Amino acid sequence: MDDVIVLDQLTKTYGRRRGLAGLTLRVHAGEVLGFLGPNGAGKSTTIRLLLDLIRPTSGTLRVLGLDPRADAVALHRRVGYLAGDFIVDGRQTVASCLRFLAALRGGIPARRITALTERLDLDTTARITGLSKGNRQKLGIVQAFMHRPELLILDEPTSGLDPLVQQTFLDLVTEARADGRTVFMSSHIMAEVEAVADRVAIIRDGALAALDTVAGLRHQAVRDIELTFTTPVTAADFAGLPGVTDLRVTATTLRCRLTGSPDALLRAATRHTVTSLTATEPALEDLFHAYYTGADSAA
Ligand SMILES: Nc1ncnc2c1ncn2[C@@H]1O[C@H](COP(=O)(O)OP(=O)(O)OP(=O)(O)O)[C@@H](O)[C@H]1O
Repeated sequence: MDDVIVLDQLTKTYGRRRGLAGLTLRVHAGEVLGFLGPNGAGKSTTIRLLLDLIRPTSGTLRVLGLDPRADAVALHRRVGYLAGDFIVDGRQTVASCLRFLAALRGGIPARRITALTERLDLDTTARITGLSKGNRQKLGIVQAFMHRPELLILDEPTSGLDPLVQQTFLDLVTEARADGRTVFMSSHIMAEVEAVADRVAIIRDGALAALDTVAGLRHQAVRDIELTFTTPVTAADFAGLPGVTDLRVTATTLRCRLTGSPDALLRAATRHTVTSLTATEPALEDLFHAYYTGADSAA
């Protein structure tokens, strides 16, 4: 199937402020793409452009094969959208709000809505004005998922949710993907993206800083390695190996940092008798920090 979201050199400026600076990105049909970046990176700007809530300064975009500018109505019918600042009329109850939104979308079986509100433990008799931030967010999630859209576009969907509800939300995402639907979700939190995303895009300063699978990102990350041998080794035995830096050898122990494949290091090691090997799993948070700040270790 064709890519569901295609962004080409998408740029948005707000007067003299930069919102997005030439973002090129494709989201494949049926995948969950986590969209990460620090505050002000341009995540919400991208999402608003996808839905034609704002218009690009330059560049092109297509969503579900449509031009959001020309086909906004057709597009909104096929998309489930949760805004970062989800706002609805506060005087109504949760139930009447959901009934209204369901009618706008051509009718949705009541049991499907109930199934979602029950799973998220959302009281449908409550008035929206009185809802906590977390309960409002639950309402936002229900309305985004309830019509089983082909594409879910979710801006910081877990903000304000407690850990239990976060997990329910992640289950909903996993089920949507199992149904063949596509999910594009922005986040600040690596751990939740890691749990559900097929790929992760990281944006910084309005442009793509990294795009890879979670496993791929982990593979690029730096590991701390410690090897011990039955007999003393020398640093010269391990000089010039690809990906190996900070090499320190003391008698029978070798310590180093490793980026990428461990193959060359292991081949060199097995010329001796190895008694133990430890490799500290890269902390993805550290890797992301490097991407966020543009540090060299992530290059
Ligand atoms: N309406 C606006 N007017 C002027 N500048 C804006 C406007 N909306 C966004 N910006 C600027 O565009 C840049 C990108 O903002 P955006 O909200 O897209 O970032 P974000 O990645 O969603 O950040 P956050 O995680 O804080 O929500 C920021 O520098 C922001 O100040």
